[in-house]
Formats: sequence, structure tokens, C-alpha cells
Amino acid sequence: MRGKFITVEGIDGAGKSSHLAQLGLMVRKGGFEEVVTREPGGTPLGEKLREIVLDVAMDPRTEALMMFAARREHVVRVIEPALAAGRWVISDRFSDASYAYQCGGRGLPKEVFAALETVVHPGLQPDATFLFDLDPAVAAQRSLARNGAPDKFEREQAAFVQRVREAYLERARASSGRIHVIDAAGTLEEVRERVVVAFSRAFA
Ligand SMILES: Nc1ncnc2c1ncn2[C@@H]1O[C@H](COP(=O)(O)OP(=O)(O)O)[C@@H](O)[C@H]1O
Ligand SMILES: Cc1cn([C@H]2C[C@H](O)[C@@H](COP(=O)(O)OP(=O)(O)O)O2)c(=O)[nH]c1=O
Repeated sequence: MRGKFITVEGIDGAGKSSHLAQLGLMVRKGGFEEVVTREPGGTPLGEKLREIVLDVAMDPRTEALMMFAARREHVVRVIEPALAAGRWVISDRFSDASYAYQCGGRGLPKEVFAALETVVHPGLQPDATFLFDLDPAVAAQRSLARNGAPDKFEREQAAFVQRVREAYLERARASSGRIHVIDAAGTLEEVRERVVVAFSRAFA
């Protein structure tokens, strides 16, 4: 049987990566094998593209094309083969991130985004997406506490992050059956409980 495709989304610092292990655990409890991956990245070429796109300032369409170029490799070499083999794929971000960051954040026209989706992953959408929603000010605090220099997106102004958050929520309203919004405020344990509930609901 074909595996399920799960994605996690949210503004930087919302806390989504902290729950990948929990999602993997729940997949295994269900008797399936999981593959945990990320975007941009997930393949050798995708990781090289990631280094550039998270570092260099560029035209919004160039940025979108690089995200989708990395995504094409990821879909063809990792996601589709794993799903076909019955594995469940858990990806830290996918196309909803392009909608939120490139359309919401950078103002990329939605028709351009829709065209790229059609070219890059026709007929493929996640079976369930968990959107970690958090006040940008709290997310910024969490990011500050994390080690490492901030990348190009993490250096963006508050207004950019606010637009990204709103675009995510707008997409969640339009795809309410697929996108499960998780309140990411509170302790790790409180959020983890919400993840367990949302996962059970998604795959009931
Ligand atoms: N509920 C939480 N409360 C406090 N700190 C958190 C919480 N969730 C995550 N963190 C911390 O915030 C930082 C960002 O979390 P992370 O999962 O990497 O976010 P994201 O993947 O969404 O950018 C990490 O240092 C993480 O340990
Ligand atoms: C997948 C994707 C990510 N991004 C951005 C969002 C993030 O700021 C950045 C990398 O995501 P992420 O791996 O979540 O960053 P971190 O490891 O620092 O938590 O790329 C886009 O702008 N468009 C996309 O399509």
C-alpha cells in the first residue's frame, strides 16, 4: 500500500522541527516505516541549492524557481519512491512554504506559484500538513535562543514574517481538510499533546 505524505509548516522559530521525532514515533506505532526529510534540501543537489537560496538575495521568481527546482529533485528521487514503497514521508516544509514565503512574503503572483506546482508535482499534495502557528514575536525569541547565525529569511523584518504567517493561515482556510493548524504557543509538552491529537484526527 502507498505510504502517506506528511508535511510540517510554520514561520521560522515556531517550533515545527522539534516535533518531527514525535510524528515519526506515531507513524511507527501505526506499523509503518518513516522517512524524515526537509526542504529546501533532501537530496544532494537540493542541499546545494539550499545553501545558495538561504544565503544570496535574488529576484522573487528566481527564488521561487530555485525552491521548486530543489523540490522537483526531492519529489522524484525521495518522496515518490518512498511513498511507492509504502513508507510514510515526513517533510519539514513543502510547497505551502513557497506559497507563504514567496507569495505572502515576497509578493510572487499566485498564478506563478500555481503553475510551478503543476509543473513540479502534478497530482501530488501532502495527505496531511501540520501548520505550527505562533505570534512572530514569540517565534523570534525562540529563534534567538537557537545556536547559529540567522539565514537570509531569518533576517527579514517583522512585517515580512507577519505576511508569511497570514498567507499560511489563508492557505489553511482554503485547504481545511488537509492543513491542521496547531497552536504552537506554550511549552514543548503542551504543543506535543496538540500534535498527537491533530495526528490522530488526520489519520483516524
Ligand atoms: N514550545 C516551545 N517552547 C519553548 N521553546 C521551544 C518550543 N518549541 C521549540 N522551542 C525551541 O525554539 C527553537 C526553535 O524551534 P524549532 O523546532 O527549531 O523551530 P522551527 O523548526 O519551526 O524553526 C529551538 O531552540 C527549540 O528548542
Ligand atoms: C521550502 C521553502 C522554504 N523557504 C524558507 C523558509 C525558511 O526560512 C528557510 C529554511 O527553512 P527551515 O529549514 O525551516 O529553516 P531552519 O532550519 O532555520 O528552521 O527557507 C522558502 O522561502 N520557500 C520554500 O519553498
